[in-house]
Amino acid sequence: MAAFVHPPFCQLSQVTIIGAGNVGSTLAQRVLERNLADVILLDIVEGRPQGIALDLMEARGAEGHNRTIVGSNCYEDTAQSDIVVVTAGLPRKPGMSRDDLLQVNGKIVIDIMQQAMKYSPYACYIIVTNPLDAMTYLALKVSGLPANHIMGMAGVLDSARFQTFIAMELGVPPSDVSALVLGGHGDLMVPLPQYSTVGGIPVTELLEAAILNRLIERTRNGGAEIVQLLKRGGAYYAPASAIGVMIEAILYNQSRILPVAAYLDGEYQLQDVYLGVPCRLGGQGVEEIVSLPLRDEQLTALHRSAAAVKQSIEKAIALIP
Ligand SMILES: NC(=O)C1=CN([C@@H]2O[C@H](COP(=O)(O)OP(=O)(O)OC[C@H]3O[C@@H](n4cnc5c(N)ncnc54)[C@H](O)[C@@H]3O)[C@@H](O)[C@H]2O)C=CC1
Ligand SMILES: O=C([O-])CC(=O)C(=O)O
Repeated sequence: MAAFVHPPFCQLSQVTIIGAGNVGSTLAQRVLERNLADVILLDIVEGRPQGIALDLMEARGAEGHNRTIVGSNCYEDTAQSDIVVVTAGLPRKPGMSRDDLLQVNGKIVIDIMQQAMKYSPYACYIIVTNPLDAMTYLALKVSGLPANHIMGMAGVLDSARFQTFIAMELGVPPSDVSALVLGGHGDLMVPLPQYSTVGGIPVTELLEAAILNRLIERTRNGGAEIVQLLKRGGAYYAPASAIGVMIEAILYNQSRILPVAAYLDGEYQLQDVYLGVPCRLGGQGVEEIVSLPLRDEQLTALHRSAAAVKQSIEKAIALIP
C-alpha cells in the first residue's frame, strides 16, 4: 500500500475526467453540481471538452454552486489531480460484447495512462472504459502505480441495477434495498441474494426463487438492455451516478464498503486479477478487500468469472508496446 495519504480536501479537490463523451460529460455535471470537486475534462476531440465545460460553467448561477470546470486537450492541465477517471473509448453497439472493444479501447487506455500518470502520480484512478476488468488491469501495469490507487467502476453500477429491479418488483423505495453484485463486469457477474436485503430482511425471504432468478438475469443483462434500446452507445446516467459514489467515498475519506473492481492477490483464492469484490473505499483508495464467506456454488461462479477476465487480461497485456 502507498504511503501517500490524501489531505482532508473536498474544498480544493480536483477531479480529471478523461473522455468527454456521454459518461464523462454526465459525470462532470454530477461532480460539479454535487459540489464534490473542480473538474478538468479532457478529450482528444478539439472543442468538445471546451464546449461542454463552457456550457456547465454557464449553468452555475442557476444551479447555485461555485465549482469550476476546464475543458482541455492537454495533459498538462490535469496536473495534481486527486482523482482521475478514465471514461474514454468506444461504447459497444447492439449485438457486441464488452470484450469486442478490447483491442481498440486497450490502446486508448495505454496511451491515457502513460500520459496522465506523469502529471498526477499520487491520484486515485477510477477506470470505467470497457471491457472494465481487463482495462483496469492494463492501467495498473502501464502506470506502475500501487494497486490501491487503481480501481475499476462496475460493482456499484451492477448492484444499483439489482437494487432497482428488487425495489420495482416489491414496490418499495430503492433506498430501502441494499443489493450486492460481485465478479467481473460481464455476463458472468455474480449477484448475491443472501447479501441483498429489503429493510434488513434478506430478499430471499421476500421473493420466490423464480422471480429472484429473473431479476438476477436482468441485472446480468442490464448494460446490454440499454445498449439495445439506445441503438448507439450504452448507459451513462446510472454509470455516472455510480462513479460519483466512488469519488465521494475517496474525497470525503468515507471508508465506505462498496463493490469495486480491485486487484486480488490471494483474496477469494484468486491471484493477479481485477474483479468486483467488496472493498473499503476511502482517502487512500482501496484500503481493504473484504473477504465474505460465499457458498460453494457462488465461489465457483466467482472463479468462473475470474477465468473469463483472465483471458481478456492476456489479450490486453499483449497490447503493451
Ligand atoms: N464500467 C462501466 O460500468 C461502464 C463502462 N462504460 C464504458 O465507458 C466508455 C465510454 O462510454 P461513453 O461515454 O458512452 O462513450 P462516448 O463515445 O460517448 O465517449 C467516449 C469519448 O472518449 C473520447 N476518446 C476516445 N479516445 C480518446 C483518447 N485517446 N483520449 C481522450 N479521449 C478519447 C471520445 O472522443 C469520446 O468523446 C465505453 O468504453 C463504455 O463501454 C460505459 C458505461 C458503464
Ligand atoms: O453495457 C455497456 O456496454 C456499458 C456498461 O458497461 C454498462 O452499462 O453496464
